[in-house]
Amino acid sequence: MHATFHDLKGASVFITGGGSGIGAALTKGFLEQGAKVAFVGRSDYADFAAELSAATGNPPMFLQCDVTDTAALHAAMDRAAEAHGPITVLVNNAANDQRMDASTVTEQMWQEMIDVNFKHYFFAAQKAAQTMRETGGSIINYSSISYMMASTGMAPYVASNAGITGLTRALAREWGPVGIRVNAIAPGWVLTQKQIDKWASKEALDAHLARQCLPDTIQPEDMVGGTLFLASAASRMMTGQVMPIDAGVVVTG
Ligand SMILES: NC(=O)c1ccc[n+]([C@@H]2O[C@H](COP(=O)([O-])OP(=O)(O)OC[C@H]3O[C@@H](n4cnc5c(N)ncnc54)[C@H](O)[C@@H]3O)[C@@H](O)[C@H]2O)c1
Ligand SMILES: O=C(O)[C@H](O)[C@@H](O)[C@H](O)[C@H](O)CO
Repeated sequence: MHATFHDLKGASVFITGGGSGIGAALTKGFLEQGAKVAFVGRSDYADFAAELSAATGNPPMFLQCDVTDTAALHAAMDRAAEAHGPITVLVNNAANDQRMDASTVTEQMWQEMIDVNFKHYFFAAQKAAQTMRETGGSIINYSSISYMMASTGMAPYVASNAGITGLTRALAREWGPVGIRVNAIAPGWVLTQKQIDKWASKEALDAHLARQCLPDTIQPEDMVGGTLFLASAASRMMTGQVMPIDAGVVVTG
């Protein structure tokens, strides 16, 4: 059960990649606060939206959209704002941590990885800021501890995660004067179904858990409290920060 942040009731929240993994936990978490939530995903998450509506009594708005198509992303944000009012909380979460040997990365692969892991963070923020500069707002960018750990086998993804933190600081400074806060969350290894299915072998997981201060695995729901905190006025004077939620990974260990 999460804490209640009273100012999130009725807030217009937009989440990218809110239909699965961490994003799905975030969508549910904001709905449970009574927020008006719109989320985008590339696949069809209409059934998930209907499930959440039944579970929380607070229907989310699902908009199918590829976030690498900036015009489509902006159109989805317009539709969300028409239905829910100007977006005051933006969670940039959609990403793809596809594995690849750095020596095999072509220019096309590089561009696709930067597009899905980085480009849309900026253009969603830029769009949201158009109205947040009137209403105030909070932008939360999902990065990763991957760049702190120097993770291998996903160089363009890791570079994007580092870039997201630079972008977070740049926008926090540029837009602080107009009342927009911008922070990042850097999760550790979060055991979404996709991670379990694709990457979390026993050996890899044991090695990772040995580096955590807290020996438990991290669940998608463990990302919700920190995200709600950054969205709400509870973090009113916090901006430009990167908040790890990683069970205390010893980065140089
Ligand atoms: N799971 C982890 O261990 C972990 C660790 C560190 C950081 N993160 C970060 O957390 C965030 C969420 O990760 P996750 O593990 O839940 O990922 P996930 O792959 O399970 O979910 C990502 C979501 O983004 C959506 N998405 C992907 N490409 C899209 C596109 N082009 N257009 C629209 N939607 C698209 C997918 O449909 C999916 O719903 C990401 O920013 C990721 O970098 C995750
Ligand atoms: O975003 C990331 O960093 C990756 O998606 C995860 O797989 C883990 O953090 C890493 O692999 C743990 O070793």
